[in-house]
Amino acid sequence: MDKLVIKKSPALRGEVRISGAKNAALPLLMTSLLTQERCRYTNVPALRDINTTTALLKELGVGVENNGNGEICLSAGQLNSVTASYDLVKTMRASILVLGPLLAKFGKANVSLPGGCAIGARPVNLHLAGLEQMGANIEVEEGYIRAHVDGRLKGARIFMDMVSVGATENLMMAAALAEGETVLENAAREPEIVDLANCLKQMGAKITGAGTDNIHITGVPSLSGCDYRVLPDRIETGTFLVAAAVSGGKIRCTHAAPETLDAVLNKLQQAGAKITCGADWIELDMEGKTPKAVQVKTAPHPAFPTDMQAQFVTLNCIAEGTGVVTETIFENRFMHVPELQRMGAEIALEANSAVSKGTSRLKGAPVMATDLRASASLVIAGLIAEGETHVTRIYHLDRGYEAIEEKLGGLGASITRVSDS
Ligand SMILES: CC(=O)N[C@H]1[C@@H](OP(=O)(O)OP(=O)(O)OC[C@H]2O[C@@H](n3ccc(=O)[nH]c3=O)[C@H](O)[C@@H]2O)O[C@H](CO)[C@@H](O)[C@@H]1O
Ligand SMILES: C=C(OP(=O)(O)O)C(=O)O
Repeated sequence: MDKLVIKKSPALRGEVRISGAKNAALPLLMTSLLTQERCRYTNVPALRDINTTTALLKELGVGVENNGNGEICLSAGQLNSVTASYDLVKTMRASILVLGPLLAKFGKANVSLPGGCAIGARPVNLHLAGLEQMGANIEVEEGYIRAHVDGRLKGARIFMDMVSVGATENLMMAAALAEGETVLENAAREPEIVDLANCLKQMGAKITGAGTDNIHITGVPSLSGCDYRVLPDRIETGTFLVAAAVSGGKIRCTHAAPETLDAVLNKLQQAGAKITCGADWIELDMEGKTPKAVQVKTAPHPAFPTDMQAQFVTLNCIAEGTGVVTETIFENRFMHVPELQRMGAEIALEANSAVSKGTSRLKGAPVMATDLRASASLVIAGLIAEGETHVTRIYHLDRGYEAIEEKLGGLGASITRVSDS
């Protein structure tokens, strides 16, 4: 199994090219199931989750061409199965996003229940309830969601009592081919939802309101193919910016989307970073200073993203002052805290908050990655810790960060991937 060996590094400096967003690309690739025509996607990041998605689509019978350089073409003219098996679903929760498209296009779907994961239980009740309101018959048996519909799904007014990114995406895709109008109330407003809506619109879907909490979709009988470029990854961008901030460095993220990062940039400014943005780049300059501790509370977009929470816990560990990071989305998303404590961080967990005393002198240690963003927080800690940090179980990191060691290395970090086997 691979691990990352990270040594205390100089302040990060230079330019890093941001990849396409994992959380935009995953639902976008699923749109191929909604059409007979070929779909071409560009700026797709080279990630384990993308490979899992193409493997899943292949298993269903979708023609997959991975042309390299971020280009993937998919053709779902003929499927040979409507079953997403446990073996793939268990490695990537976003597999649940085949449910809406399969039901809408083929009238049936069997999708393994994703099960719990490190950051929380993550149920899919909102996905199922919404599809049932659209006329689907759904049973959960032997760990599988078995869904079918006679004829087309029917448009419905669907109120979601929690804001869910995945449920909004699944229902938006299903509604694109349903009969009549669907209204999604209390919908998620994340930039990845807007990206998905833009792609569906290019395919001929009729959608208004994406990016607000009230999305209207008028179903059409069929959709065409697409040629769509994936949105830049705001979480990858934020992760590099935090890494630069804790190191006291100066970096420029290129091919980025600054308008998707307001909450994160605001916290970095409060931490003392000088931030400058162009149309597709963001520059952070700490001017050699130690960051100031910040108070962070995660919430659905446009508030502070839960996927940046762990990275800010690391920032607060070494910052001046006491910082409180409160997690409101997932019930168990502080698995990085005990690992950071092993590196000498002074953090107290109080209910759903991590209170960091700041000015911790971190020391390198063997640490274990427990989920994707927890892994990122440990990598950042390793860059500033005295000595050497070994991060194991980095398959989590490979789900969501493209060539992270090369990109950080390009900014001056000392980070190497080594194989333990
Ligand atoms: C692939 C992808 O895009 N993943 C992102 C997506 O995950 P994902 O779409 O799974 O997250 P959701 O927005 O659905 O989850 C938000 C909250 O709603 C709860 N919930 C969700 C669905 C449901 O049917 N019932 C229910 O109770 C979840 O347990 C969680 O507490 O949004 C999360 C919240 O921004 C991000 O952390 C993930 O990186
Ligand atoms: C939690 C995340 O992803 P997923 O929903 O795919 O588990 C993430 O991207 O931080």
